Amino acid sequence: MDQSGEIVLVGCGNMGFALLEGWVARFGIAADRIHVVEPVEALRRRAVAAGAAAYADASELPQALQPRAFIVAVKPQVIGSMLATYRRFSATAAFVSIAAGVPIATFEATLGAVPIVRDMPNMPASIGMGVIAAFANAHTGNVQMAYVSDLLAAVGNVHWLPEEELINAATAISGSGPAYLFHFIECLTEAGIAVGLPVETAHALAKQTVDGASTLASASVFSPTELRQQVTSPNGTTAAALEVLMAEPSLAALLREAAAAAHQRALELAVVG
Ligand SMILES: NC(=O)c1ccc[n+]([C@@H]2O[C@H](COP(=O)([O-])OP(=O)(O)OC[C@H]3O[C@@H](n4cnc5c(N)ncnc54)[C@H](O)[C@@H]3O)[C@@H](O)[C@H]2O)c1
Ligand code: PRO
Repeated sequence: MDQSGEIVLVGCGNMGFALLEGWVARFGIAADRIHVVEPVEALRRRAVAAGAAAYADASELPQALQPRAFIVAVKPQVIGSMLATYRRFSATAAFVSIAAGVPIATFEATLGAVPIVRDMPNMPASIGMGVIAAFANAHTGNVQMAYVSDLLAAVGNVHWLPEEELINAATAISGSGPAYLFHFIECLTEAGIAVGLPVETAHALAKQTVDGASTLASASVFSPTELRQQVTSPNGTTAAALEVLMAEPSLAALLREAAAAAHQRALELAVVG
């Protein structure tokens, strides 16, 4: 893996910082070779505490900087107003955007025919367990592609998609997915409290159950369906619960609706970016 060169990371909020943490721990890059542009002082301090160099504004970046990767981790609504400032980096850098919805065409309109990778990571990237869906434009050469691949693979499992549009679908599943699981833990905790468990115990049981079940689903030779069946004794407690979860409106139907709403929102964000 070639970790030489420097990275500019614009926006070091929730996801930008998750990537920074992941890269510092797993990409083998010296943290001070990651240059963060972030207007919020507290977030700059957090980036500096992680070892990165941080600047309030693009104008403070070192003039001689020739980054290999330029990461766009601001909200989709900010991209239109900030891109032109960074055009000079297109001479050396592959542009990598994690912004939901914003198409590669938006970047090309300002930057021209330069390497642009649009990807959708998720929050577990901070611990090296991210899922990253990615698509590269036609101007991304083999060397840049290999570098960006390594960069993304350092923080999780990378899935290169055959069409850019599929990034919006991935956003609805793996990009937003951690929030669905966190909400599931919240709901299971509340359900535990409702059947009489102390709050702390309910929270620990819910969190550890999701953790154990998800690790088992990854490690097992059995499919999730087979594992579910193994937990479910005929006429037992799980069957009683699943009857509720599978009756209309079923959990499956709710999740389909939720993912469709996320997908639709990603399509809408294409317009504002
Ligand atoms: N949060 C996630 O789980 C997640 C997952 C995948 C992709 N994304 C994408 O990542 C991007 C950032 O999302 P987030 O959740 O980290 O949001 P966030 O608000 O936590 O972070 C965005 C950061 O950008 C900074 N910023 C605003 N204007 C700026 C500018 N001109 N220059 C530099 N920095 C600027 C803000 O101060 C903020 O800290 C979004 O486009 C989102 O779609 C987020
Ligand atoms: N967070 C971003 C959003 O909610 C994109 C996926 C996760 O828009």
